Amino acid sequence: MGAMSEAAYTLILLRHGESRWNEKNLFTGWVDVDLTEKGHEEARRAGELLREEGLLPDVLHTSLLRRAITTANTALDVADRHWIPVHRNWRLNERHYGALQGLDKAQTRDKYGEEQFMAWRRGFDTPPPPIEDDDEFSQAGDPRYADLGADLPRTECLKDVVTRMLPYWDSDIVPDLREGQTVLVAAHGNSLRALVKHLDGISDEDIAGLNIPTGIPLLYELDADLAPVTPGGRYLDPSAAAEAIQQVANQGKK
Ligand SMILES: O=C(O)[C@@H](CO)OP(=O)(O)O
Repeated sequence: MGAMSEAAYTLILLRHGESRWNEKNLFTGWVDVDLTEKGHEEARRAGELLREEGLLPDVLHTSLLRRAITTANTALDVADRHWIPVHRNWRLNERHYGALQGLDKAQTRDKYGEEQFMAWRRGFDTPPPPIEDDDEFSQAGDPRYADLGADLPRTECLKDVVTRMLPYWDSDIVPDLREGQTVLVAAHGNSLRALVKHLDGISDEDIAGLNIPTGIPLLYELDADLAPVTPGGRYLDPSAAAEAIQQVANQGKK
């Protein structure tokens, strides 16, 4: 047997707390919805968990979406780490859900059937139909994405998220880890699925079965090669995570 790999770097992943559209069971993607009161509470609890475990982030990376930004702000405030440097980047945004943004998940499942619904939700390379620029839930013209120009996504599958997220991982997050900083990444169900797929080397097929709960810090200790010491990492509240993972998996079912 080879020697156990040793923890060299500390990475904490945090999906935002429950959002208003999580609560209503709507496809969200890049629509910038706020947290519910439950979501704010989850963020506070996340901060308590970090503090209790002595996992104190030195640097934060977030998406450009309010639900991730607010979750991180609250969690860091509770952990007394509100002062650390912050980097925000669209590459950590949720998967763009295309023309499904704003639609009810259960109604979409009823209309198109379980197979199509799950292909859009969890298929690795099945993007939903693109959103029109004049759709009320389009991001065309949003100043925060002005730099993207014509590259602004109109829809994405998970494969597209991996492709746009990994350059940011390599260029901005890995250097912070290599400096020995404890890194907090506050992001989204599908952008974090893309990152976990990369970290754990999960296949295109198996990633369909992986769901990330809202608001529970997921600790990855990484070895010198950035491989997880414990595959899948460790949720700081494992029993709450197990229950919440099941809820995400069942979304759209009655
Ligand atoms: O609607 C969304 O943007 C995501 C996350 O809430 O949903 P799903 O888990 O269905 O991919």
